[in-house]
Amino acid sequence: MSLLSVNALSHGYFHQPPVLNGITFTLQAGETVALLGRSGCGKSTLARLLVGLESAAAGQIHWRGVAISSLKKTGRIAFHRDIQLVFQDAIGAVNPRQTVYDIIREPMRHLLNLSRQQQLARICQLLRVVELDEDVLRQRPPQLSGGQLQRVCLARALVVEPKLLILDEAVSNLDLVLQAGIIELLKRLQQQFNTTYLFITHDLRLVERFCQRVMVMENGQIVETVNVQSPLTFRSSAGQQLQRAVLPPFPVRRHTPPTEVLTACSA
Ligand SMILES: Nc1ncnc2c1ncn2[C@@H]1O[C@H](COP(=O)(O)OP(=O)(O)OP(=O)(O)O)[C@@H](O)[C@H]1O
Ligand code: NI
Repeated sequence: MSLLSVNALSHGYFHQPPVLNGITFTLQAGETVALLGRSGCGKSTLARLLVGLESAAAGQIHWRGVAISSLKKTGRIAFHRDIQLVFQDAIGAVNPRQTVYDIIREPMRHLLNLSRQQQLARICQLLRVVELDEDVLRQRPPQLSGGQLQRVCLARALVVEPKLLILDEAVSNLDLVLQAGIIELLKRLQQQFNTTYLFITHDLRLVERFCQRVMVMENGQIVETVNVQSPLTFRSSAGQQLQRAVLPPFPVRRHTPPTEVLTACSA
């Protein structure tokens, strides 16, 4: 049985044309799958539907074979613990008046039965992992840099040990050293807990490094799913367009002065 199965999901906003139009895919436990698509194609909307923040206009989402629309109280708590989303917009995803301690602790309070001491131990362990100092626990979001806040959100999502973690552009704001560190951490967690990742990104370099499968979205549908190999090859025009847009590496320049300089020197 698939961990997550999405069937003919459609959704729109007000009187606009549908943003999602018959999305169908499955995720298996322990997979890392990338979701690619042009800006505005509906990736974040899909992410919000998957975690149950919005209800789809049509279609079904099954979590371990059970329709999420049919979950009762305890099933719903387990579902919210098991699927976590790191939002694209970190500032909009936190309460600016809460301390970092309260922000990271919040999901544990609702979803896990741990003592305060156990909660603090988990929080401190995760702070080390995302390379944040314990001093940040007393600070509030406006006092943090964008990258620090993104790591707070990552810690908040990981603190309940989710089975599926949806990362919506969740590392794009981090410097490359931190990015690499977080990717290594996510891979370690995957080995230990068989965690599944849905990785929403525009960064094909990270996709090659981190993901096993890629889904390409266009016009509200998944138009192509490919296994990651080097180099990534797409059949769909949407996939090829994204790939063509990747800048080639800088050419290595030899430091030969222009001919006119050489001529001037030898004169
Ligand atoms: N709350 C909302 N109300 C109205 N329209 C919305 C809302 N959220 C998203 N949209 C619209 O839905 C479409 C898809 O937006 P979405 O944020 O899902 O795209 P995306 O693929 O995540 O884009 P990006 O790569 O830029 O993050 C856009 O046209 C957007 O304007
Ligand atoms: Ni988005």
